[in-house]
Amino acid sequence: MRLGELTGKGEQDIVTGFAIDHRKVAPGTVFGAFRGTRFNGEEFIPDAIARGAVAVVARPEVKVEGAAHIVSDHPRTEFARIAAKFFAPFPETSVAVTGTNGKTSTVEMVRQLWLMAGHHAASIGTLGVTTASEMVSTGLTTPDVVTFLSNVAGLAREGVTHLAFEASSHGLSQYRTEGLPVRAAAFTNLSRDHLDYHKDMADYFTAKLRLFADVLDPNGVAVVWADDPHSERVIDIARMRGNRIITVGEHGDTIRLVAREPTLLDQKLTIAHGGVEYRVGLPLIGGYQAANALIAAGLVIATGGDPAQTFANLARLQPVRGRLERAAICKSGAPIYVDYAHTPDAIEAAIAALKPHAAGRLIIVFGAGGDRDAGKREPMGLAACTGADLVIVTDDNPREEDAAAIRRQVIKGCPQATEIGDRRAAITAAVAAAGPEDIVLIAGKGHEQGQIVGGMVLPFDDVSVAREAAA
Ligand SMILES: CC(=O)N[C@H]1[C@@H](OP(=O)(O)OP(=O)(O)OC[C@H]2O[C@@H](n3ccc(=O)[nH]c3=O)[C@H](O)[C@@H]2O)O[C@H](CO)[C@@H](O)[C@@H]1O[C@H](C)C(=O)N[C@@H](C)C(=O)N[C@H](CCC(=O)O)C(=O)O
Ligand SMILES: Nc1ncnc2c1ncn2[C@@H]1O[C@H](COP(=O)(O)OP(=O)(O)OP(=O)(O)O)[C@@H](O)[C@H]1O
Ligand SMILES: N[C@H](CCC[C@H](N)C(=O)O)C(=O)O
Ligand SMILES: [Mg+2]
Repeated sequence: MRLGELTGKGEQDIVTGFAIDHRKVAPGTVFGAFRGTRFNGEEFIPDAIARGAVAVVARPEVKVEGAAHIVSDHPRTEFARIAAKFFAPFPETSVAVTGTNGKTSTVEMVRQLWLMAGHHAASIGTLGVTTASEMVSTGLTTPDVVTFLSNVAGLAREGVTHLAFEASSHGLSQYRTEGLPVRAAAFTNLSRDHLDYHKDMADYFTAKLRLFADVLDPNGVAVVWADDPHSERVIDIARMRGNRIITVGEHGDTIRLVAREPTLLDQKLTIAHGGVEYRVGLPLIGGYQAANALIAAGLVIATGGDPAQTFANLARLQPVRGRLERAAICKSGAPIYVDYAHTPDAIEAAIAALKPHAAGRLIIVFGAGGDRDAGKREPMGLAACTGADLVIVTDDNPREEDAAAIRRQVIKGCPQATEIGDRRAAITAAVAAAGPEDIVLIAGKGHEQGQIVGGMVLPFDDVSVAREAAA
């Protein structure tokens, strides 16, 4: 492709690819020079050109010599716009999910529902790029814009027609998912997380709202979980832009959760939609999983899915890896669940999901991540203390921080917690303590396969360790 086809200015240089990291520039690359949190990408422009960049997308005041300067006051948006032209075509139906918790679960459920309806579907998010045949990790929930657009185009080439992706707040604030038409966007909820990166809750929420204010197609559909106090803002934005709105939840107008009856291994949902009442057996436990399943159904219906078929298919949803995953049964008979709860709200939701199933005590093992929002640690401790009967505080990816100091901050919210830094020992202690009527919840790592300590990733899988401890 010629540069002029992308810029409309007639340059004849051949474009071979796009990069936002100068180390990935090869001859023919268009380089995006962005100012970030750690580096100023503009400083790498001469290096990028020396490596063969044919054009640089950068602010007008920046000096670009020896390559075309694609000028923009918002280089990230302009870069995404041009890159999308280069990488297109994309799957004809793409939907996005944002919210503090529930993104991974929802996109995975959308993918499954589409598959059941006979579509060639994929999802992109924390679990990686997932298709019917494989799951490939990208390392981030929302990959950088070049990885994202090239992956999405690659999926289209493989025949994927339907894509559901997670839009994290980092991804939205860094314009990682621009450039492709988003037919429907969902909002799951908002609660505390990532205040190391966002300056406050308002700033965090604003980043998420970008999905509705800027990214969603002008004639796309907003699917909103109505039982969250923040939903009104999302609805206002969608209303202002003239988007069709599907509200979901007990307070939902479009898809109303009329009743939810937990049974031992699943739950029965009564759903009202379009004047019809549906009764569905959802093979997953917990109010939060019912919420995600209904939002997923909302996205499928928003993009043309048949409502009766979609609600009926909820009965065939497979569990999402590491989300209330039943890992093992203790010798005493107590089940052990692994869940990815790593925010105060998620800990509360995971405990609420399991509480009705425990005749005895709920035992929780969890920790908080290093180099992440420190202010959520004490509230995580408090949420565990409030909901669980026995709390064991352990390590969860201390990264470059002092693990003991992180544990102390968590324990501030739960002074009666038992502290066992070594995660394997903590899980073993929880399993040993569990009586026949109890439930063990191991929270925070879900599907993760490693414990990040310093710069090292030590192999660690909560599910395997739970199985060893129970054996
Ligand atoms: C805080 C954060 O999100 N940082 C990400 C982001 O950084 P940034 O835009 O601030 O960039 P920067 O590192 O300051 O660099 C500025 C620019 O210079 C470029 N550069 C930099 C160095 C160099 O030698 N050459 C060069 O060209 C960079 O590519 C970048 O374009 O852009 C980088 C390039 O795409 C990402 O690798 C990096 O993710 C880091 C590794 C990260 O840990 N991010 C996590 C926190 C994250 O994004 N998490 C979210 C949410 C998780 C969830 O709750 O689900 C996610 O979507 O995964
Ligand atoms: N709708 C929900 N409401 C409250 N809590 C939820 C909801 N969905 C999921 N959770 C909690 O959050 C955890 C993470 O869920 P999931 O991975 O789907 O969220 P996510 O938004 O993708 O998270 P991340 O920010 O890490 O990508 C779950 O294991 C559960 O504890
Ligand atoms: N996407 C989240 C995952 C956190 C998972 C938890 N295990 C931790 O390391 O804190 C983050 O990067 O903040
Ligand atoms: Mg996720």
